[in-house]
Amino acid sequence: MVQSKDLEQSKERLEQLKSELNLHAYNYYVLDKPNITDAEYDQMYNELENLEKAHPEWITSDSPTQRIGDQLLEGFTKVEHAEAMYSLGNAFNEEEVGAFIQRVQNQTEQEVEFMVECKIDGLAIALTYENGTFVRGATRGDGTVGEDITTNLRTIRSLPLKLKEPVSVEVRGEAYMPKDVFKQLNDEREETGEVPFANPRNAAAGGLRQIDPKAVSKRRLNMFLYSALYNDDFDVESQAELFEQLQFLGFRTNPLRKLCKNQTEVMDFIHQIEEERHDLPYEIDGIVIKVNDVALQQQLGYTVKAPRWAIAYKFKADIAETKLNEVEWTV
Ligand SMILES: NC(=O)c1cc2c(=O)c3cc(F)ccc3oc2nc1N
Repeated sequence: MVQSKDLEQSKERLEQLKSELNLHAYNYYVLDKPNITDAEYDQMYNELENLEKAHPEWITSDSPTQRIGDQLLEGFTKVEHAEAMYSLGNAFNEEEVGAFIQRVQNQTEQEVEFMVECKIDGLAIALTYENGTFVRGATRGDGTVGEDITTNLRTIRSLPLKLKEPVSVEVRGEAYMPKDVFKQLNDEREETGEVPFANPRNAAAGGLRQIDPKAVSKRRLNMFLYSALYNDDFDVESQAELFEQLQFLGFRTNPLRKLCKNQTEVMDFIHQIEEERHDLPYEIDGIVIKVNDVALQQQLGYTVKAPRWAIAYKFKADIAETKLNEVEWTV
């Protein structure tokens, strides 16, 4: 069918608006470096909405107008994870961190480097992309089977609906509620007499289990990605390179991380984060220490419950706070 000139121009304008708006959303939500004003963004967004209203057959799932679905979920379908989503073993003091490092170092002649990351206190999620398009998002569930929360995850503005490369990959990370959002929503709930959220983690977990994506969107959740299932389309040699690849594809990663050569550097970084964590815009419940080299990760493998190549150092103060809360609670 011969398309008239102006129809062709409308289609081109629609495609141009989609890619420009997605780029601006990436700059704003992933890099936290907006380069246009909200007014300019809204103006372009409205133009796109009008074009899509006039030509609904041109609407694609990666359009910025498709983030908040209007169907209510009837329930959550189950998703069997391609690879198990393990939990981390815990270390509660420096000696246990040392024992972990020693165990790993005993497995290889090579000098082992460790990637040390903040342990975001949120909800583990798995995101699947096919040829660069976001197709499914799931919770960890019991580690083997999770829940399909695709429509809810689409409302997280830093989640790329389309990657910068047409890669097929599953990535994993943590969805969380920023501290300022938690405070704001709880202030609102106090005013309307609703029960306030106990903590950002519960608010995020409850947020992602809503049946109405509009309600999910109001929780203004965010996420950091920190893991991926390796395949022919996506393969890296280290955790450090993984972060570079994730960033290259358009994912949001936590820059507060450090590649450490030994236990001293690991503990120094842990103490630094332990000091400054109350000033961070998100809650963390510890630090994750990972073998940086992927081949060594695979050599070390997993126990029934947890990876042998990573461990979570839990902050002491949290335990004390928990004890304190318990005492307060009983009294
Ligand atoms: N909450 C987190 O910020 C966080 C959590 C995990 C994991 O749960 C985790 C679980 C594994 F089996 C392996 C690596 C992991 O790495 C992780 N890295 C992180 N930064």
